[in-house]
Amino acid sequence: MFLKGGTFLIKLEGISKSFKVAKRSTGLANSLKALFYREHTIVHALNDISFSIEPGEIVGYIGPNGAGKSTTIKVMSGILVPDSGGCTIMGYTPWKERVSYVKNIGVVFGQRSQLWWDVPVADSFELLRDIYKIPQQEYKANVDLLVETLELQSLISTPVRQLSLGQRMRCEIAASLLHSPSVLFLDEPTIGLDALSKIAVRNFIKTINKEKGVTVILTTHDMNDIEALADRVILIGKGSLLYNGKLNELRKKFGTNKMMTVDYREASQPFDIYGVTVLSQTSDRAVLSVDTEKTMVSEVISTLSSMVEIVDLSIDSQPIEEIIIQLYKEYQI
Ligand SMILES: Nc1ncnc2c1ncn2[C@@H]1O[C@H](COP(=O)(O)OP(=O)(O)OP(=O)(O)O)[C@@H](O)[C@H]1O
Repeated sequence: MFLKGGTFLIKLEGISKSFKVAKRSTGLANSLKALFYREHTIVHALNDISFSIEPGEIVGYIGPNGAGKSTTIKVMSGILVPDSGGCTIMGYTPWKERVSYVKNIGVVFGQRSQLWWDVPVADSFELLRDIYKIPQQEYKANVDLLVETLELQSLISTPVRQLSLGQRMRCEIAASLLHSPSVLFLDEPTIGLDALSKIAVRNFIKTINKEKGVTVILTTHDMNDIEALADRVILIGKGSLLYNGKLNELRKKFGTNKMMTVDYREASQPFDIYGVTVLSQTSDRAVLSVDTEKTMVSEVISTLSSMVEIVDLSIDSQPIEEIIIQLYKEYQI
């Protein structure tokens, strides 16, 4: 239903985008001066961003606040025109051929609604059917499938303003897929959702990607979203691309620490072991971060054994969340 035959590719080449922002004045004198003369600063939201995405990929587009993620999504969905650089998505230049282009993409901005606030969800869907000129048969099949898989049965006749955030988000995602797009841009689709709703949204994204071949570009601050969904991550900071690669490679390259949780009979002194950071320590349990570039896990275990009577021990990889925080620190973003 969703894949329109043939292959497509997303390609951004040297995209830059700046915003001219008026400086805010404080004080009466400055405010009066600002009526006649406004000072401006330039915000460089995107600097020379290039990447490409193959059909069927789920790509996590990540970075701290203000990094330029939403700006990139807006450029890719044709809402913003970049200052320079090229962008080709399924053969279209998004901001040039908007009317025909948007029939091929779905966009969800977690912070903004594309549904009409005061009318039932079903009416919004009908309006979207008219806007996108979706053939009746295709529309019905899509609505039936989306209502079933996103469990919208009890929501569809409710006005949007009466829905909870999680309920509305499920309807937003359905709305973005009514016209069978091949590419889906999701800008923080799980923001503010409870754990159960997050899982429902993640599962649905996985399903449309696997079963319908929809290519998904996802921005999120939730690393669990990334771990659950993304094959590849693109990391940006201060408008520049910093990493573009498989999640596994990111983990291999930067996730050199292991988390060790040790239970023991009793420890009287704090652990001071080379290459080990003590994250927490009580009289019977410690959580340690082992830098495997400085020491081996086996060495740490043997040192610990000489210090305490170990009862239990578990070793985990460094959570992706921490790797990302470490990267933000390394890149000073
Ligand atoms: N319309 C605009 N006018 C002026 N500045 C803007 C505009 N849109 C974005 N910016 C600026 O561009 C930079 C990138 O913003 P963007 O919204 O793309 O970041 P983001 O990575 O999506 O951040 P967040 O995670 O906080 O949503 C920021 O410094 C922001 O203030």
